[in-house]
Amino acid sequence: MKIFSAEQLYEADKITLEQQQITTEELMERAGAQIFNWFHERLNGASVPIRIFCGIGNNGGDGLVLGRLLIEAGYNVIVYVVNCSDKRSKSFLYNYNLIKNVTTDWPILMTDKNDFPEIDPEDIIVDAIFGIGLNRSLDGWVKKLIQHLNASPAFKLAVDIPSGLFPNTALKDEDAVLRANHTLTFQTPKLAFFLPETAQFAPSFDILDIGLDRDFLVNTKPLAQIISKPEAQNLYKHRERFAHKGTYGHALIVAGSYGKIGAASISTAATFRIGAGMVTTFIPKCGYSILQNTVPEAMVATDIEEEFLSKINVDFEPSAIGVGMGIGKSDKTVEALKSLFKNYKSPMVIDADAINLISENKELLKLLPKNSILTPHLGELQRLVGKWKDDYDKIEKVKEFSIKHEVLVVIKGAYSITIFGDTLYLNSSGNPGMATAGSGDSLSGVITGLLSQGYDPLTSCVFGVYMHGFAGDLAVNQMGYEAVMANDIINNIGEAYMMLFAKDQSEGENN
Ligand SMILES: NC(=O)C1=CN([C@@H]2O[C@H](COP(=O)(O)OP(=O)(O)OC[C@H]3O[C@@H](n4cnc5c(N)ncnc54)[C@H](O)[C@@H]3O)[C@@H](O)[C@H]2O)[C@@H](O)CC1
Ligand SMILES: Nc1ncnc2c1ncn2[C@@H]1O[C@H](COP(=O)(O)OP(=O)(O)O)[C@@H](O)[C@H]1O
Ligand SMILES: [K+]
Repeated sequence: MKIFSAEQLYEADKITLEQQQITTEELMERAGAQIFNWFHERLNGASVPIRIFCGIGNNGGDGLVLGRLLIEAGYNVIVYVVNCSDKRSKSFLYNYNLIKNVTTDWPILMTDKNDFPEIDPEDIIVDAIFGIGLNRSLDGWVKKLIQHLNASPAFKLAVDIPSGLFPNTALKDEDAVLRANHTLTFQTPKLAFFLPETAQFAPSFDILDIGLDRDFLVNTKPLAQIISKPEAQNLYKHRERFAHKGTYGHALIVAGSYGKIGAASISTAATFRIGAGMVTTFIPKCGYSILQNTVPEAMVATDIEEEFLSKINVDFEPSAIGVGMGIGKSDKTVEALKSLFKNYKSPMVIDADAINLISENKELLKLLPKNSILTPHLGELQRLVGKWKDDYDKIEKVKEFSIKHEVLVVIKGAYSITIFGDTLYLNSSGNPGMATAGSGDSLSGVITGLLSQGYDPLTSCVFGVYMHGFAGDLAVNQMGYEAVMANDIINNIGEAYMMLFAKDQSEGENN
């Protein structure tokens, strides 16, 4: 699914009106009717008070349509107009007149904080104050109104986007945003719903299809693409009947140092589970027995050093390389990385301490093989690209990095983002149970294993991040959030493949 910017949505709106020969008011009626249906299905005529707060633009217009339809259906509705400006939109005014035809309880005009109503915890609050047209942070009494609503335990439903939140630019005042319990968003979700600083304001949402022009939606390059099950299904490659282990490559995992050989075991196991044909794991000598015991399927090659990596040397050409998990930051390891980057042409996943070493030794940046995949968590990312002002600045910095060094970057976390040049993919699978040591090592193994099987670097990232999260969701369903360990994610990769094409509801939160 695509995420569009506010500007693109206004463009889609305009094209829709032309193509479908409808008026703005007709489109607004569709939007309001969709919200009404959502309510009606759930409330089924219940008499709970519904307090609809309408702004003076088209978001307010949506609120007025909803109010009219609810009143006509016999609901207990109180409509407020948050009258912060005289610049009422044409469609707002149109619907303001219409609502007067269905009730003698005209909308209550609010002009300052003396007009704030008392709200019972059982009431329902509908936020139709501002939508995607917000052009500056809310202030004055409107900000106070938002805080008044936030202070109430009543259920808060936002129309299109919580008021005060910008759909695709940075938030400046987090005390001036409605904390919605649920959001009904039109046509496509907004980027702000997925980013760490702003997702808290829209913790759950439904997308309402208001029939915007299909051609525009299909042919326009979006701000970002959300990867859910249908997209992942399209990326999966079927196995060949006459395949043999060589068909799926011989991957090389370069990992581990004294006390961190587990990182090598975890990555190696994940590389196998996702489907690599063969894996050789290159580790310091001290890890030899551990690796052979924990992943007997792997071949093991060792460094001349006992406790860290100093010179990476294998006698085959790897189909893919995953490097960095638990390697530590010894000076000799920097040299080992330099010669690895110079001498090996295999597609590469660069993770953990390999990323930290690149940050500390910028000369390594110039040697990064083209189309390599870097998989930093936020700490590693900050060392790599420097501090960012906000989530959007972070994305811009990573895009620049990706373009300059011709690499792909996976920013790990909730809704991991894969950035390839100026293209963004947001992952929908995964859950907080995956915030556990070794979870990242298993991801680098997964991506390496996909590269090894011949998936291209972009597909390996996007599909790999999805499958890793999906396996984590299945693990959580078996044992709950707290108990999941990295090996549980790996042990569910097989189930994730099997469930990929199954019609089943057992996967996690946002697939
Ligand atoms: N194509 C679409 O996506 C559709 C959008 N519709 C609705 O239209 C909304 C957008 O409507 P508008 O463009 O009228 O914008 P809004 O309703 O979000 O904002 C209204 C007005 O508020 C003013 N304003 C902005 N920031 C302010 C601030 N901090 N303090 C005071 N005033 C401020 C702006 O000048 C703007 O005219 C969407 O969010 C959605 O709810 C729907 O009616 C149907 C179609
Ligand atoms: N709250 C969360 N929601 C979804 N995925 C998560 C969450 N927390 C962690 N993950 C995933 O788990 C992995 C953690 O990686 P990382 O921080 O490198 O762990 P480690 O270094 O311990 O191996 C990433 O793939 C990340 O996307
Ligand atoms: K709103």
